[in-house]
Amino acid sequence: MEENRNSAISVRNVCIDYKSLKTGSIKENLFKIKKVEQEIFHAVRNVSFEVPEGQILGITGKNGSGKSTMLRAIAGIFSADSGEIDLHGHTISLLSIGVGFKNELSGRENIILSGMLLGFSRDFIMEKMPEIIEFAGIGNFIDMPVKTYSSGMYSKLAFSITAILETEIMLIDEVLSVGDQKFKKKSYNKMKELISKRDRTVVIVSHSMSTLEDLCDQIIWMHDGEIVMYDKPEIVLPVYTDFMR
Ligand SMILES: Nc1ncnc2c1ncn2[C@@H]1O[C@H](COP(=O)(O)OP(=O)(O)OP(=O)(O)O)[C@@H](O)[C@H]1O
Repeated sequence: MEENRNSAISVRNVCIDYKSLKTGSIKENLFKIKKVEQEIFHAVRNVSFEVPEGQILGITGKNGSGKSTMLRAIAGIFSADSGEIDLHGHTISLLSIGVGFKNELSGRENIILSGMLLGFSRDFIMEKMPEIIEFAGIGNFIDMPVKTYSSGMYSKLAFSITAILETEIMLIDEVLSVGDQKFKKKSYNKMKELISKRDRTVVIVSHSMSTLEDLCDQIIWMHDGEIVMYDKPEIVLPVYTDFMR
């Protein structure tokens, strides 16, 4: 039973704000007429959920509803302004476009760097290197700086690193929706294979109803930083689809 499984991720009453300085008009700035005010945007508001080990959780919601912010907080890139996030000692990796690669370094060098940032030894990464390169399937580009990559190639490499250097928790931000059809299918199948082993906890942020329906055990629908619904895909997705129509 799901209730008896250990928790992989506990999110309790989490709030995350973005703080920026309110800019006045050029005249106001020039003559310092107005005091600089801080603008606060509440991106995640009092969010709580629990992901048991081996569960696949999907997060969906319209643009700007706080999904990526939540994911980055789970990954430890942002800290919550209030509330708690507990990973119960599990290793975690975040797969997201534009996060994690050093543009000047080659694909091969980025594999080593990413692997080490994930906490794997150099020997282990070198052992897995051929498998990662083979899965990414980007040919000679593997020895070119990643700044020369297309976004599809970039995500192929990112996906391959995370899929082959397995961490206990894998966070995926919309990556399955990029890349060409062939890679999309390959990464989708790899995800399914990883999921079927049931030893990995996955959180997927996606706008694709078919991905969410096919892969996930539970769905969170976020809206304006809050959870609107949190239930099985067959309960949440029809209501969400209706809402978005
Ligand atoms: N660095 C930032 N500074 C200020 N506001 C931000 C910043 N990053 C995001 N936001 C705002 O926070 C809100 C949540 O953003 P977030 O990226 O988490 O949404 P999302 O649900 O992932 O959106 P999408 O579906 O478009 O990826 C948005 O309104 C966004 O404008």
